[in-house]
Amino acid sequence: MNAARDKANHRISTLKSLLCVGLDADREKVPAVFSRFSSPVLEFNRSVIRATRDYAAAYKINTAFYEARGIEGFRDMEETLVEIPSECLSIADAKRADIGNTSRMYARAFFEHWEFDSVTVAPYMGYDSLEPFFSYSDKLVFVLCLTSNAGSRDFEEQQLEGGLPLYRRVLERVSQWGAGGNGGVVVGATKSALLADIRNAAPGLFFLIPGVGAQGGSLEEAVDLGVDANREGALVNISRSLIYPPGEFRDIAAYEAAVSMEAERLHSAMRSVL
Ligand SMILES: O=c1ccn([C@@H]2O[C@H](COP(=O)(O)O)[C@@H](O)[C@H]2O)c(=O)[nH]1
Repeated sequence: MNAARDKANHRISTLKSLLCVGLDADREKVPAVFSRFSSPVLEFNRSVIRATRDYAAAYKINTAFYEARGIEGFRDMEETLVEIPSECLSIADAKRADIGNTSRMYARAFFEHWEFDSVTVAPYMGYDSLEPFFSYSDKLVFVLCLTSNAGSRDFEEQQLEGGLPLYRRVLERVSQWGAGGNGGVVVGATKSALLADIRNAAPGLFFLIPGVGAQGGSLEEAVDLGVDANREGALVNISRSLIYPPGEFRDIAAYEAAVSMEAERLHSAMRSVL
Protein backbone atom coordinates (compact mmCIF):
# COMPACT_ATOMS: atom_id res chain seq x y z
CA MET A 1 0.00 0.00 0.00
CA ASN A 2 1.26 3.44 -0.96
CA ALA A 3 -1.12 6.38 -0.73
CA ALA A 4 0.29 8.36 -3.67
CA ARG A 5 0.50 5.37 -5.99
CA ASP A 6 -2.99 4.17 -5.03
CA LYS A 7 -4.43 7.63 -5.60
CA ALA A 8 -2.83 7.89 -9.06
CA ASN A 9 -3.87 4.38 -10.09
CA HIS A 10 -7.43 4.90 -8.86
CA ARG A 11 -7.74 8.06 -10.92
CA ILE A 12 -6.11 6.44 -13.97
CA SER A 13 -8.41 3.44 -13.93
CA THR A 14 -11.65 5.29 -13.18
CA LEU A 15 -11.05 8.06 -15.72
CA LYS A 16 -9.11 5.97 -18.25
CA SER A 17 -6.60 8.78 -18.47
CA LEU A 18 -2.85 9.05 -17.95
CA LEU A 19 -2.95 12.78 -18.51
CA CYS A 20 -0.49 14.73 -16.37
CA VAL A 21 -0.96 18.44 -16.94
CA GLY A 22 2.34 20.29 -16.82
CA LEU A 23 2.00 23.63 -15.04
CA ASP A 24 5.10 25.15 -16.66
CA ALA A 25 3.78 28.67 -16.15
CA ASP A 26 6.10 30.99 -18.01
CA ARG A 27 5.17 34.63 -17.22
CA GLU A 28 6.23 35.63 -20.75
CA LYS A 29 3.81 33.18 -22.33
CA VAL A 30 0.80 33.66 -20.08
CA PRO A 31 -1.96 35.05 -22.36
CA ALA A 32 -2.70 38.78 -22.11
CA VAL A 33 -6.19 38.16 -20.68
CA PHE A 34 -4.54 37.33 -17.33
CA SER A 35 -2.51 40.55 -17.14
CA ARG A 36 -5.15 42.49 -15.21
CA PHE A 37 -4.77 40.23 -12.17
CA SER A 38 -2.32 41.01 -9.38
CA SER A 39 -1.00 37.42 -9.73
CA PRO A 40 -1.34 36.59 -13.45
CA VAL A 41 0.48 33.24 -13.13
CA LEU A 42 -1.75 32.08 -10.30
CA GLU A 43 -4.93 33.02 -12.19
CA PHE A 44 -3.52 31.34 -15.31
CA ASN A 45 -2.88 28.13 -13.33
CA ARG A 46 -6.37 28.29 -11.84
CA SER A 47 -7.77 28.50 -15.37
CA VAL A 48 -5.65 25.59 -16.62
CA ILE A 49 -6.84 23.46 -13.69
CA ARG A 50 -10.51 24.40 -14.22
CA ALA A 51 -10.20 23.56 -17.93
CA THR A 52 -8.48 20.20 -17.44
CA ARG A 53 -9.75 18.79 -14.13
CA ASP A 54 -12.29 16.44 -15.80
CA TYR A 55 -9.53 14.81 -17.85
CA ALA A 56 -6.42 14.89 -15.68
CA ALA A 57 -4.93 12.18 -13.48
CA ALA A 58 -2.05 14.37 -12.27
CA TYR A 59 -0.60 17.88 -12.24
CA LYS A 60 3.12 18.47 -12.49
CA ILE A 61 4.60 21.70 -11.19
CA ASN A 62 8.03 22.24 -12.70
CA THR A 63 9.56 24.22 -9.84
CA ALA A 64 12.02 26.03 -12.15
CA PHE A 65 9.22 28.20 -13.55
CA TYR A 66 8.39 29.36 -10.01
CA GLU A 67 11.89 29.54 -8.53
CA ALA A 68 12.88 31.82 -11.43
CA ARG A 69 10.50 34.47 -10.00
CA GLY A 70 11.76 34.31 -6.41
CA ILE A 71 9.36 34.90 -3.55
CA GLU A 72 6.43 35.74 -5.85
CA GLY A 73 6.98 32.52 -7.76
CA PHE A 74 7.04 30.49 -4.55
CA ARG A 75 3.79 32.15 -3.48
CA ASP A 76 2.18 31.26 -6.82
CA MET A 77 3.43 27.68 -6.50
CA GLU A 78 2.07 27.35 -2.97
CA GLU A 79 -1.32 28.79 -3.90
CA THR A 80 -1.49 26.67 -7.05
CA LEU A 81 -0.93 23.51 -5.02
CA VAL A 82 -4.10 24.22 -3.05
CA GLU A 83 -6.05 24.29 -6.33
CA ILE A 84 -4.95 20.84 -7.51
CA PRO A 85 -7.94 18.49 -7.13
CA SER A 86 -7.34 16.10 -4.21
CA GLU A 87 -8.08 13.06 -6.40
CA CYS A 88 -5.17 13.96 -8.72
CA LEU A 89 -1.50 13.25 -8.04
CA SER A 90 0.65 16.33 -7.46
CA ILE A 91 4.22 16.13 -8.75
CA ALA A 92 7.07 18.50 -7.87
CA ASP A 93 9.32 18.31 -10.90
CA ALA A 94 12.35 19.57 -9.00
CA LYS A 95 15.05 17.08 -10.09
CA ARG A 96 16.79 17.24 -6.70
CA ALA A 97 19.30 15.10 -4.74
CA ASP A 98 22.45 16.00 -2.79
CA ILE A 99 24.48 14.56 0.09
CA GLY A 100 22.20 12.87 2.61
CA ASN A 101 21.57 15.64 5.14
CA THR A 102 20.81 18.13 2.34
CA SER A 103 18.53 15.68 0.53
CA ARG A 104 16.69 15.25 3.81
CA MET A 105 15.88 18.97 3.71
CA TYR A 106 14.74 18.75 0.08
CA ALA A 107 12.52 15.79 0.92
CA ARG A 108 11.10 17.65 3.92
CA ALA A 109 10.44 20.73 1.78
CA PHE A 110 8.54 18.90 -0.96
CA PHE A 111 6.82 16.17 1.06
CA GLU A 112 6.17 17.86 4.41
CA HIS A 113 6.15 21.61 3.88
CA TRP A 114 4.41 21.71 0.49
CA GLU A 115 2.85 18.26 0.83
CA PHE A 116 3.43 17.19 -2.78
CA ASP A 117 2.51 13.55 -3.46
CA SER A 118 5.67 12.98 -5.47
CA VAL A 119 8.95 14.50 -6.57
CA THR A 120 11.49 14.01 -9.36
CA VAL A 121 15.10 13.33 -8.33
CA ALA A 122 18.44 12.84 -10.12
CA PRO A 123 20.31 9.54 -9.54
CA TYR A 124 23.85 10.77 -10.21
CA MET A 125 24.92 11.00 -6.53
CA GLY A 126 23.76 7.48 -5.65
CA TYR A 127 21.66 5.86 -2.98
CA ASP A 128 22.59 7.95 0.05
CA SER A 129 21.39 11.02 -1.88
CA LEU A 130 18.03 9.37 -2.67
CA GLU A 131 17.33 7.44 0.54
CA PRO A 132 15.86 10.51 2.27
CA PHE A 133 13.20 10.64 -0.48
CA PHE A 134 12.58 6.88 -0.53
CA SER A 135 12.14 6.90 3.27
CA TYR A 136 8.67 8.41 2.67
CA SER A 137 6.67 5.24 2.12
CA ASP A 138 3.42 6.99 1.13
CA LYS A 139 4.93 9.20 -1.58
CA LEU A 140 6.21 8.50 -5.08
CA VAL A 141 9.83 9.19 -6.04
CA PHE A 142 10.46 9.58 -9.77
CA VAL A 143 14.13 9.04 -10.60
CA LEU A 144 15.45 10.40 -13.90
CA CYS A 145 16.22 7.32 -15.99
CA LEU A 146 16.16 7.91 -19.75
CA THR A 147 15.27 11.54 -20.26
CA SER A 148 13.56 13.03 -23.31
CA ASN A 149 16.40 15.32 -24.40
CA ALA A 150 19.19 14.65 -26.91
CA GLY A 151 21.75 14.95 -24.10
CA SER A 152 20.59 11.60 -22.70
CA ARG A 153 23.31 10.20 -24.99
CA ASP A 154 26.06 11.97 -23.00
CA PHE A 155 25.64 9.87 -19.84
CA GLU A 156 22.37 7.93 -19.61
CA GLU A 157 22.89 5.93 -22.80
CA GLN A 158 26.61 5.33 -22.24
CA GLN A 159 27.49 1.68 -21.77
CA LEU A 160 29.01 0.51 -18.53
CA GLU A 161 31.59 -2.28 -18.46
CA GLY A 162 29.71 -5.37 -19.59
CA GLY A 163 27.66 -3.37 -22.08
CA LEU A 164 24.72 -2.33 -19.91
CA PRO A 165 23.64 1.27 -20.58
CA LEU A 166 23.76 3.50 -17.51
CA TYR A 167 19.99 4.13 -17.60
CA ARG A 168 19.41 0.36 -17.28
CA ARG A 169 21.56 0.28 -14.13
CA VAL A 170 19.46 3.16 -12.76
CA LEU A 171 16.34 1.14 -13.57
CA GLU A 172 17.67 -1.93 -11.73
CA ARG A 173 18.59 0.09 -8.67
CA VAL A 174 15.32 2.01 -8.51
CA SER A 175 13.44 -1.30 -8.75
CA GLN A 176 15.27 -2.35 -5.56
CA TRP A 177 15.08 0.96 -3.71
CA GLY A 178 11.42 1.45 -4.53
CA ALA A 179 10.39 -2.16 -3.99
CA GLY A 180 8.01 -1.01 -1.23
CA GLY A 181 5.85 0.69 -3.86
CA ASN A 182 7.22 4.24 -3.91
CA GLY A 183 9.61 3.79 -6.84
CA GLY A 184 9.15 5.58 -10.13
CA VAL A 185 11.23 6.57 -13.13
CA VAL A 186 11.17 9.32 -15.73
CA VAL A 187 11.39 8.00 -19.29
CA GLY A 188 11.04 10.34 -22.26
CA ALA A 189 8.29 9.72 -24.81
CA THR A 190 10.88 10.66 -27.42
CA LYS A 191 12.63 7.37 -26.56
CA SER A 192 9.59 5.21 -27.31
CA ALA A 193 11.73 2.67 -29.23
CA LEU A 194 13.18 1.67 -25.85
CA LEU A 195 10.02 2.05 -23.79
CA ALA A 196 8.66 -1.51 -24.12
CA ASP A 197 12.01 -2.92 -23.10
CA ILE A 198 12.26 -0.55 -20.12
CA ARG A 199 8.73 -1.45 -18.99
CA ASN A 200 9.55 -5.18 -19.25
CA ALA A 201 12.65 -4.70 -17.12
CA ALA A 202 10.76 -2.76 -14.43
CA PRO A 203 7.18 -4.09 -14.26
CA GLY A 204 6.56 -2.68 -10.76
CA LEU A 205 7.75 0.89 -11.17
CA PHE A 206 5.56 3.91 -11.78
CA PHE A 207 6.47 5.72 -15.02
CA LEU A 208 6.39 9.47 -15.62
CA ILE A 209 6.63 10.05 -19.37
CA PRO A 210 7.24 13.62 -20.62
CA GLY A 211 7.99 14.58 -24.22
CA VAL A 212 4.62 14.36 -25.97
CA GLY A 213 3.44 17.53 -27.74
CA ALA A 214 6.12 20.21 -28.06
CA GLN A 215 8.96 17.63 -28.05
CA GLY A 216 7.27 15.43 -30.67
CA GLY A 217 6.88 12.11 -28.81
CA SER A 218 3.95 9.88 -29.75
CA LEU A 219 1.03 9.96 -27.32
CA GLU A 220 -0.28 6.55 -28.35
CA GLU A 221 3.11 4.83 -27.97
CA ALA A 222 3.75 6.50 -24.61
CA VAL A 223 0.41 5.21 -23.31
CA ASP A 224 0.51 1.75 -24.83
CA LEU A 225 4.14 0.96 -23.98
CA GLY A 226 4.35 2.86 -20.70
CA VAL A 227 1.53 1.26 -18.71
CA ASP A 228 2.01 -1.75 -16.44
CA ALA A 229 0.25 -5.11 -16.68
CA ASN A 230 -2.93 -3.59 -15.18
CA ARG A 231 -2.95 -0.83 -17.83
CA GLU A 232 -2.12 1.76 -15.14
CA GLY A 233 1.11 2.76 -13.36
CA ALA A 234 2.08 5.52 -15.79
CA LEU A 235 1.46 9.21 -16.41
CA VAL A 236 2.06 11.07 -19.65
CA ASN A 237 2.99 14.71 -19.08
CA ILE A 238 2.00 17.42 -21.52
CA SER A 239 2.88 21.03 -20.77
CA ARG A 240 3.36 23.64 -23.53
CA SER A 241 1.16 22.16 -26.24
CA LEU A 242 -1.75 22.03 -23.80
CA ILE A 243 -1.47 25.17 -21.68
CA TYR A 244 -0.46 27.55 -24.49
CA PRO A 245 -2.99 26.94 -27.26
CA PRO A 246 -2.41 29.05 -30.38
CA GLY A 247 -4.32 32.28 -30.96
CA GLU A 248 -5.48 35.35 -29.08
CA PHE A 249 -8.21 35.05 -26.46
CA ARG A 250 -10.85 37.69 -25.99
CA ASP A 251 -11.51 36.54 -22.41
CA ILE A 252 -10.67 33.84 -19.89
CA ALA A 253 -13.64 31.70 -20.91
CA ALA A 254 -12.29 31.53 -24.46
CA TYR A 255 -8.84 30.51 -23.18
CA GLU A 256 -10.35 27.80 -20.95
CA ALA A 257 -12.49 26.51 -23.82
CA ALA A 258 -9.38 26.07 -26.01
CA VAL A 259 -7.45 24.25 -23.24
CA SER A 260 -10.44 22.13 -22.37
CA MET A 261 -10.92 21.10 -25.99
CA GLU A 262 -7.29 19.96 -26.25
CA ALA A 263 -7.46 18.12 -22.89
CA GLU A 264 -10.59 16.32 -24.06
CA ARG A 265 -8.85 15.33 -27.30
CA LEU A 266 -5.84 13.99 -25.38
CA HIS A 267 -8.08 12.12 -22.97
CA SER A 268 -10.07 10.52 -25.73
CA ALA A 269 -6.86 9.42 -27.54
CA MET A 270 -5.60 7.90 -24.27
CA ARG A 271 -8.91 6.18 -23.54
CA SER A 272 -8.92 4.53 -26.92
CA VAL A 273 -5.46 3.05 -26.28
CA LEU A 274 -6.26 1.98 -22.71
O1 LIG B 1 13.21 13.90 -19.49
C1 LIG B 1 12.52 14.85 -19.15
C2 LIG B 1 12.28 15.17 -17.84
C3 LIG B 1 11.44 16.22 -17.55
N1 LIG B 1 10.86 16.95 -18.51
C4 LIG B 1 9.94 18.03 -18.12
O2 LIG B 1 8.62 17.71 -18.60
C5 LIG B 1 8.00 18.90 -19.12
C6 LIG B 1 7.79 18.75 -20.61
O3 LIG B 1 7.22 19.91 -21.13
P1 LIG B 1 6.62 20.03 -22.63
O4 LIG B 1 6.27 21.46 -22.75
O5 LIG B 1 5.41 19.13 -22.70
O6 LIG B 1 7.69 19.61 -23.57
C7 LIG B 1 8.92 20.05 -18.72
O7 LIG B 1 8.54 20.50 -17.45
C8 LIG B 1 10.28 19.40 -18.66
O8 LIG B 1 11.16 20.07 -17.82
C9 LIG B 1 11.10 16.63 -19.82
O9 LIG B 1 10.59 17.28 -20.76
N2 LIG B 1 11.92 15.58 -20.11
